[in-house]
Amino acid sequence: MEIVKSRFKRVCVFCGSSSGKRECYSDAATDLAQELVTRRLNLVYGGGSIGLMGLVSQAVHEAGGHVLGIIPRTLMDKEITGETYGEVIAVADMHERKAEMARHSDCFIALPGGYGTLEELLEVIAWAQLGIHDKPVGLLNVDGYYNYLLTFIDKAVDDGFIKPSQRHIFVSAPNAKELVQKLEAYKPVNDGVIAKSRWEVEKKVQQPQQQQQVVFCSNTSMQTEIAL
Ligand SMILES: CC(C)=CCNc1ncnc2c1ncn2[C@@H]1O[C@H](COP(=O)(O)O)[C@@H](O)[C@H]1O
Repeated sequence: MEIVKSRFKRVCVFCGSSSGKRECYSDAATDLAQELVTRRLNLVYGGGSIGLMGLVSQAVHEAGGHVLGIIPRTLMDKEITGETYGEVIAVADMHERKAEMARHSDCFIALPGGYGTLEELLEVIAWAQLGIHDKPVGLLNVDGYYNYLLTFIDKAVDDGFIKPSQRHIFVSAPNAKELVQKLEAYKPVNDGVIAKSRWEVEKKVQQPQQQQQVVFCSNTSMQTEIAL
């Protein structure tokens, strides 16, 4: 197998907990896994073995790549999400999952998916816009799946809700090879954003107090973490 050197070590993949109705989506998940393995990139994902999440993680794991699944305890039940391949980190809730997925990754890729994928994708884009991180974000636009989203983003730029300079805060491509090449070449857009170091200083100041304020309680169906 040909090995391609990469500037990244760990790639976070957001994708559907369903496989979609067309074969092109499963094929794209398998191609992306192959691309990650070729570049010796570790996979970080949301855990479990359902939908495209299962396909990518299984393919990376079976090809000898490292897989880290980060999953809220409530979703760990195998009947909900199935087995996770590779290493697993159990977290309290969806917020902690996203923060941990971001912390363990050097860049982000979104495959096709539904609300969960869109939310995760838009959050890392919004965080980049605010300067919370400067890690590249890529959209795998399989067979035009995200064309409407890209058109919508252009509309938001035209109507003055997204700065033109921020339009290219993320990259997109129709296949995994092209997308990873774009991510490798990506240079962060530094357009008047708040310096990353300022977010980090603020977090360090806040953390000791917040940890004391977190209590755990449970209601009938789930564990809830409440920050007072
Ligand atoms: C009870 C139920 C609906 C379970 C679905 N099971 C799930 N298991 C693991 N991660 C998930 C699940 N649903 C959403 N996610 C998160 O949201 C994304 C997928 O959501 P979606 O299928 O695109 O919207 C994933 O990247 C994952 O991090």
